[in-house]
This record gives sequence, structure tokens and C-alpha cells, in this order.
Amino acid sequence: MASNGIANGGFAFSTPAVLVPNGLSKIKTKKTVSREVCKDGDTAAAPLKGVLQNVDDLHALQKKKASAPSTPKSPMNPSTPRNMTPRAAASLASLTREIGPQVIKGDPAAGKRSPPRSVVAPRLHMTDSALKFTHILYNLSPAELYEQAIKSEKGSYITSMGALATLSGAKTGRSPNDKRVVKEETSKDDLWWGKNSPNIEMDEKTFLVNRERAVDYLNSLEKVFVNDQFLNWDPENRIKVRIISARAYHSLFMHNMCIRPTPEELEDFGTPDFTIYNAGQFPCNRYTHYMTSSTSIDLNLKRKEMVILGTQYAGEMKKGLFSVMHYLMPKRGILSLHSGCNMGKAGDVALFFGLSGTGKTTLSTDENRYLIGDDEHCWSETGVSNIEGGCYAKCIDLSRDKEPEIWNAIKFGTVLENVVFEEHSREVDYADKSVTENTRAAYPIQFIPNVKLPCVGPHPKNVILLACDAFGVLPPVSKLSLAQTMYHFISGYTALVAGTVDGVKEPTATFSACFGAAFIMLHPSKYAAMLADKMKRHGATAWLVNTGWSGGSYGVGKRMKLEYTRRIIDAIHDGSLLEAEYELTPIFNLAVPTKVKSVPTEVLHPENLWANKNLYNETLKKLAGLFQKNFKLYADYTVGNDLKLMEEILAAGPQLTQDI
Ligand SMILES: Nc1ncnc2c1ncn2[C@@H]1O[C@H](COP(=O)(O)OP(=O)(O)OP(=O)(O)O)[C@@H](O)[C@H]1O
Ligand SMILES: O=C([O-])CC(=O)C(=O)O
Ligand SMILES: [Ca+2]
Ligand SMILES: [Mn+2]
Repeated sequence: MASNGIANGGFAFSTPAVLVPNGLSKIKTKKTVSREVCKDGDTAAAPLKGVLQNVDDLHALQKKKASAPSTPKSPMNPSTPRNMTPRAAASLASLTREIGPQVIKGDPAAGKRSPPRSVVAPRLHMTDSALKFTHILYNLSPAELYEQAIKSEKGSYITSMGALATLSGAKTGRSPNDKRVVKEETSKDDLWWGKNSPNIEMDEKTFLVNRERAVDYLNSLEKVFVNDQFLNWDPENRIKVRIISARAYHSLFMHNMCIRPTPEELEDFGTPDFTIYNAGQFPCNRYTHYMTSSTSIDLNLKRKEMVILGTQYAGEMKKGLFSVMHYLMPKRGILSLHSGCNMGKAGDVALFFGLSGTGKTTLSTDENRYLIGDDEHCWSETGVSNIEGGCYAKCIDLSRDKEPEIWNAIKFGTVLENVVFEEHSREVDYADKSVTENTRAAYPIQFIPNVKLPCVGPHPKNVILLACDAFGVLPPVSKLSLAQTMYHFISGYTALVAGTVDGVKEPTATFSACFGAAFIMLHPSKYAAMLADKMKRHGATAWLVNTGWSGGSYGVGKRMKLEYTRRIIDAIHDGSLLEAEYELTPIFNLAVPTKVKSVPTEVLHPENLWANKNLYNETLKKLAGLFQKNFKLYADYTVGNDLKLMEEILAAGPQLTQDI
């Protein structure tokens, strides 16, 4: 641009540049003939040179042409890498009418361009909807997605830190009761069906009805977004995913959460292994068979497709793909896990299991350790790998002091869901729950400075089971035997507080098998058997960490100080806890260390902090009863080939016959 000679603050760049002795060219500037005043209409002061004719041309200079191709090669014509529209069009084709939309690449606002000839459907089959063009916005960059969101999506704003604030619409969390799985011959014998299973069945025909509804809706739009990305950092087990969505918010969310392909990888992307059709703004038809609400999230493992209708909550896509991995990976002998994961400087890996809100993201993001991932992992014969390319942190009450890495990751490129900000300064108020308590930030994992790239690591040394116990009776840390680990893994306990609006509420225990019942596809005993086998073979130690209440149940006690939990986790990582002395607790038989460095000793034994000891004992027994009732669901299964193991596991649970 220097050679254009554009006037610049009274200086003009003169050309040609002169070569200086060290070989680098140096740009010489000289003062232009100064004119004291500019008169109105005096446009000749610094004439635009070269091809620049008007302001549009000038703006065109602002946008440097991308040097790398951003779209894959067409299978028909590999020499034209940018011609990807036919294949994306095929993804959007109606199955029954056998015609796709007429698609053109790019933003409709960029002006009318005639579509490539090859994608115009034959006139013979044309309907009015097929005559309409749909622009495909393919793997846009974050900056482009910001512009799209701000231009077309209400509730999209740039925050003071540069994040994109968005609203997810009526749904601000997942809808597990609307998640359906097609019962078809290729997978039906492997999947877990029936009571307590997350897989609500649907048939193939109904899936196609919903698919057609989603595809018709997407084709009715001016533009749709297509993301081609990867899942799983283990190159041997990488999965290619395509996400077709109607909102820039969804496209940026998945850009951040999945693994981002390089331009070269994108060129050779080929056929995706799995495709999501997200028509979240559009409801399902409640008169369609199986539908119980206007929301439906439908998974078809045979077609390798997922359809989303009636919810714009972006987490459905992330967790929908996680379900797919929970089916595909165990088939390859790889264990898929709802866990965070990090690695110490010495290469020691820790897994953090836990239900939503128990601390996977908060505790795996640790300034002293390398982050491998915050939510979804695989444990294979070679070690662990993150499934995702991003993190999804809870932001309620986020503080710079307590969670500096997450705070600093909320910057340009990050999607901030459902937060409230000050109208003028655009400063986010993380304490504000006006939209929802489930406010979230989705950012690429590279936004965490001490990320481990690639996001893989050796076999875990420690396995940390997190529970947020709102009853306040579980100790902040205890060491588990293998049988206890399996008991607590299958139970998947946490206790959240139902609602904070109408004053104090009783905590409700949640049991979610494998710390993620909403996402598993096989019976919990299958995952449990794999975990037991891997832990045994690789000598991992397991811990139960209560990040919930202390000094009383919710309403009386307080949430465990994050500072204490972090020191406990430090002591697990540095091996000092393994050397500690232990005392067994009544009923739950948990081995509690007598000392943990930098944690007050009385905190380690919850009964010390309860004013009313009888109430503590009653509450402990109540929780034990809830565990036992829940575990009845699994007591009749065997874990792996070991017929005795389930007996051992049962014996490792809480025992109510014990006197205290
Ligand atoms: N002692 C504690 N330990 C861990 N987290 C705590 C503690 N006290 C408060 N918190 C808060 O609890 C929340 C834990 O949420 P986090 O995002 O880590 O959940 P998660 O397990 O990753 O859930 P999800 O699967 O939904 O992403 C954070 O908001 C964190 O600030
Ligand atoms: O999926 C979500 O919406 C958030 C999450 O990580 C979970 O619930 O485990
Ligand atoms: Ca998380
Ligand atoms: Mn999660």
C-alpha cells in the first residue's frame, strides 16, 4: 500500500523504496507541499491514485484478500478449491423431493452474484422454494461472524472486553427430555433403552419428518452457516463434523468449541462423519409422532445426523456431538468421559469428573498446570485426548481474582451467552442473573495461556470425582478404593439447589450415571467396566472432592471456599495427600486425611462445622439413603466380565446399618 502514494497526515510515501545496505527496504517519507487551509468541496488536496475511484474502492483496501483457501476441494473438480457449494448443497437437499436448494456462497448483502451453473437444479423438478437462493456462509472467521451477528441477530453486542454477547432465546439450558434417538438396526442392540436411559426412542420415519422440517426451514432463509471441523485431538480417532445452522452465534460457538481445521485440512476435508442440522428457531410440529413439546433434538446414528428444532441453546450441539462420541469411541475400546483434564509440569495427568456446576472447568483451569480440556475427553490405550477445541465456562459471579485465566479468556472471539451488561460501557455484570443463572462463555482453548497443545496427555495418575454437596455432609476430600470409585462413578452424585427465588429451598440430590447420564448411550456398567480396567492397569488413584456446602446444608452453611478446594487439589497433584494419615468416616466409609497443607483442619471433617450434630447425623443418613435407593437401579448388572465386581462395588457404598 505504501506505493499507492495515499496522503497520510501531511506526509506522502514516495516510491520506489530505496534499498538499505542490510538488504531491507526502507521507506522514505517526505513532506508534501503544505496547503494552509482546506476549502469546502476541495477534494483535490490529495488525489487518490491508481485504481481507486470511490469510497467503496477505498473500503475494499481495508480487507486484504485471504491468501489461504478457506473451502475444501470439490470432489468433481479438485483444482477449484473454492468451489465447495455443490457438496454443502447436497447436505441441505430434501430427501424426498431429491432436490437441493440453489446455493451461492457468501453474504447476500455483498450484492447479487449469479450462482455457479453446476448447482442450479434442473428446471423439471423446480418448486417455488427451489427457485430461491440460499447463501452459504462457509467457515467464516470470528470477525466475519461478529459482523453477521450484529447485523442480523437481535441481542448481539460487543462487550467492553471484546467478547460477543448473545442471547440464546427462550431456552437458556439443555432440554434432556426432548432428546431422542432413532431405534434402528445398526445401533439398537448396543444402546441403553428404557427406564432411566437418556435415549428416548423415535423411529426412522419420524426422524425424516423432522429432518425435512429443519432442512426446509434452513433453505427458506437468505443465508445459512456451515462449519466443517474436527472432534478429538487423538489423530487416530478424529471425527469430521459439519454443522449447518441459521445463526452466526451458533457458527461462532462451534468454531470455538470444536477443533479448528487448518486451511490445508479444510481443503481436503471430504465427506463429514457426522452432520448437525440446527434449525433451532423453528419448532417441531407437535402433531408429529413422538413429539411432546415444540422442542426436539434427534439423533440418528445410522444416517450420522442430528436435527435440532425448537431450541437455540448452543450447548445442544456440543453435547449432542458428545453423545455421538459416547457411542463411537467405546466401540473402539476408547472410554469417553464427562471430565476436565490437566497435566502437571512433570507430566502427571488428572481427570476431573463431575456433573454440571461442580467445578470441572474451574479446577482444570489451573495456573500451575497445563490445560488439556475442560469437559469432554477420551481415554485410549495411548492416554487421554480432549474431544473439543474450546472451553465452556460458567460465568455466574465470575471474578478476576478467583478465576483469572477464565476472566482473561473473555475477549475478542469469545461467545458470552445470556449475560447482562451496562448499556453504555458494555461492561458485563457477572453477578446479574436476570436472563439466567446459567450464563456461559465459550472460547477457543488456546485462549488459556498454559494450554497443552496438542490437547493430549499420558495415562492419568489421579482421578478426581467432584460433587457439589448442598447437604454439606460429604468431606471436602477423601481417598477412594477402586470399588468406591466405581460406586461413586456409577452413582454420579451432586446436589443442586432447586431455586433461589422463593427463599431457602431443600437441596435436591441428583444422581446421573457416569457423571453424565444425559450424554451416555450405552448402559453405565459398560463405561464403568472400562474405567475400572484402565484405572487398574495404569495405577490411577481416585479422590472424592466436595466443592459444595460446608458448615450446614444450603441455607445455613456456605459453599466451600474455592481457595480451599484449590489447595486440596494441589495436595493431590503434588503427591503429599497420598502420604497423609487417614481416618474413616461413619456410614460412607470415606478415608479423610487428617491434614492438608494450607487448609484449616476443622474444614476437613464437616461434622466439626455443624452447630447441630444431631442434624448433621440425620442429614448424613438421609443422603446415604438416597444413594442406596438410586443404586438399586444398577445392582443387578455385572460390570465387565467380573461377576464379583458388582458385589464389591455395592459393599463400597454407604452402609446404613452402621451405628454412629
Ligand atoms: N469450591 C469450589 N470449587 C469449584 N467451583 C466453585 C467452588 N466454589 C464456587 N465455585 C463455582 O462453581 C462453578 C463451577 O462451575 P464449572 O464451570 O467449573 O462447572 P463444570 O463442572 O465445568 O460444569 P459444566 O459441565 O456444566 O460445564 C463456578 O462458577 C465456580 O466459580
Ligand atoms: O451442556 C451444557 O449446557 C453445559 C454443560 O457442560 C453440562 O451441562 O454438562
Ligand atoms: Ca464446564
Ligand atoms: Mn459439561
